[in-house]
Amino acid sequence: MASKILTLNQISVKGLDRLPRETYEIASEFGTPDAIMLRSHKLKNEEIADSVIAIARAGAGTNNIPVADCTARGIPVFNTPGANANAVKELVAVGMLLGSRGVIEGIDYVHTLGDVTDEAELNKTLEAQKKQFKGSELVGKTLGVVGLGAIGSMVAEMALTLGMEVIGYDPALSVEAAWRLSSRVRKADALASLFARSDYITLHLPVLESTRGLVNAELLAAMKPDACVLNFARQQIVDDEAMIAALDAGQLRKYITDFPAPALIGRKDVILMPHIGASTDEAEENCAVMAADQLRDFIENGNIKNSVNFPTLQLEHVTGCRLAIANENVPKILGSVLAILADRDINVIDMLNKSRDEIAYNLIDIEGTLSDEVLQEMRALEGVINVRLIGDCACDLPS
Ligand SMILES: NC(=O)c1ccc[n+]([C@@H]2O[C@H](COP(=O)([O-])OP(=O)(O)OC[C@H]3O[C@@H](n4cnc5c(N)ncnc54)[C@H](O)[C@@H]3O)[C@@H](O)[C@H]2O)c1
Ligand SMILES: O=C(O)CC[C@@H](O)C(=O)O
Repeated sequence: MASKILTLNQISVKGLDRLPRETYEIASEFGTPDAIMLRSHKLKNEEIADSVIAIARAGAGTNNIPVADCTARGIPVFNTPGANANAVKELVAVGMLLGSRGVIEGIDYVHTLGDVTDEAELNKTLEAQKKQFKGSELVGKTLGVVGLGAIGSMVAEMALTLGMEVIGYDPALSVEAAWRLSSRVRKADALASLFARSDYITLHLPVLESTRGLVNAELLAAMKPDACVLNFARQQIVDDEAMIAALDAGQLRKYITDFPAPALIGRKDVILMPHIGASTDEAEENCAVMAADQLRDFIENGNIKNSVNFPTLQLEHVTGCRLAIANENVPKILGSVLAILADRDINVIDMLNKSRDEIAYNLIDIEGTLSDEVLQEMRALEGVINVRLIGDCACDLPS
């Protein structure tokens, strides 16, 4: 039977084409979908049907998904780290240049001269007025990068090639991300010191309970008065009220953000973009392809890569039946599952078990097959959240 994939945003066709139509049905409406693919759609727990076994976010941020509810329901949530990083990096370059030069003001000014028909007069006026739009160069300035993951590390590298000094702050930096980072990026031990030393500050961290309102009045007060803040991460990371007060008080020069709030609209000291950080053909394709590949590998093999709530787990599936079991991360559950198999003389060929915080996930390859009754017995074990039978099995799969 084909797996039903519910799409809640427009997903690039290049990605959807990774899901063969002989085995996947894709639509924007399904009563009982097997999986959901989405981008920025704000997904509510009630919208997730009981039939859903996985959710794939074609993008980095998963704050639009009720991840904790999904974990409790044994639903892995996937994202696509790095797949849109270059698009965001390039827009940060645009943001810094718009913040450093009178580009927007200059363009707006030229459009006010529509009534001037004489070319010589137009040129004279432009030459006389252009001093209003003078800016400064990025070379030699200091960029503070908050969050040095996929995007932050690329932004840091780009800034170095533009001749900027780069300071970074990331208390949760992964080893992999640290390897990617240029040794020329200096480490700030505290956020306040990064804010005090930087001419441009760019945010590339997720919105979490710990990062909500991170950029607050205190940090903004520590800034150089000529500095700019760039927010291509998420609105909630910046306290907008504090930002407006700081702009009013001249504590910074400009706020450049991909996340406009009503109170920011119309101000001359802000540059607002409509959440277009990842809006390039390339990023949309990369994200959709990665999301679809990860989803397919989970549906067909139970493998997990780039999940934000489940452990990474990959086990080569050669042949036969595979059990995929999600359970609470407490002792004895795996033992009880294996005892059920042993009681039926079912041989385990290969298995892998991993845990992450409160969830554990197991792939168990078995010889032969399992009846629906045995599956029900496993599902009834205390702490087992869901059990799925994958592969070449004789029995029908209850969802
Ligand atoms: N504007 C857009 O369209 C757009 C596009 C892509 C991503 N984003 C946003 O950017 C964020 C980052 O994306 P990414 O792909 O670089 O993710 P990533 O996971 O590769 O990197 C995030 C980094 O933030 C760090 N971090 C976590 N808490 C921190 C803290 N308190 N202070 C400093 N650093 C901290 C992590 O250690 C990690 O290295 C996403 O979560 C998303 O919200 C926005
Ligand atoms: O899908 C988008 O357009 C935005 C994605 C972006 O916010 C992300 O977190 O990856």
